[in-house]
Amino acid sequence: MQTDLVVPVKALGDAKSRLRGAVAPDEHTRLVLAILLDTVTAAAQADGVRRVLVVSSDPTVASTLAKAGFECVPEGASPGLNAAYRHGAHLLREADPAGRVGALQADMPALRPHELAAAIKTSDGGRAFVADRQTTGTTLLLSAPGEPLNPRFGVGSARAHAASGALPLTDSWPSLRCDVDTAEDLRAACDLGLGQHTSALLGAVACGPIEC
Ligand SMILES: Nc1nc2c(ncn2[C@@H]2O[C@H](COP(=O)(O)OP(=O)(O)OP(=O)(O)O)[C@@H](O)[C@H]2O)c(=O)[nH]1
Ligand SMILES: C=C(OP(=O)(O)O)C(=O)O
Repeated sequence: MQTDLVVPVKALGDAKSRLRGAVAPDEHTRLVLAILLDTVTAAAQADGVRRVLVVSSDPTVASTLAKAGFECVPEGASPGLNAAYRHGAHLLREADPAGRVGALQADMPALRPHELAAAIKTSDGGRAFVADRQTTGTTLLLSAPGEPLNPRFGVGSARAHAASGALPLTDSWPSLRCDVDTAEDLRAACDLGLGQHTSALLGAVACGPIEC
């Protein structure tokens, strides 16, 4: 059973506001895009992943992804993060009604394909999720085949996903738990080893609190 993943990204002007200051202000957008590219590159390389569908209405996100060979569709009629996940899942299900869909956060620049593959394998086709390294958020949510994604991302989403019947996957998988919201998170991702886009960017620009 292959898994199709939805990856939502909001408008770049608003994106990763808590990460502002990690690099010079005029490099912030490039940092967000580099983190996204490292995340989707790793996700697409994971065994068990068939499609990676980004949902974003930002034209720069769309053109950057198209140049790199990734799929991106605009958001649907309803605003917000969970609506974007539902919209992507709906499109993936139209293509394969019995398929398995997953929700992956867009901000995991240290993601290792083998850790994502291991989580998918460990879930054994059941509704499941992986919490972030702080244990309160969610980096990956997997539906059961043909079942709704039912995303409950936002503050306290790990608890909400558990309450929705998703099995917490508890193996270590540090790169799969390392979403980057703050400069401290980016430091943790640096320690794990950044993907090539983020690594190249941080090597080339003036950093604030981050020195990799
Ligand atoms: N398509 C889409 N993606 C969203 C939306 N809201 C959030 N996201 C994405 O979902 C992920 C988590 O979102 P947030 O934690 O709310 O925002 P963030 O940009 O990561 O960081 P902050 O600005 O610091 O809150 C990020 O990849 C966002 O780009 C939305 O309304 N539409
Ligand atoms: C929206 C979430 O993530 P974050 O705010 O950490 O990006 C979440 O973990 O549900």
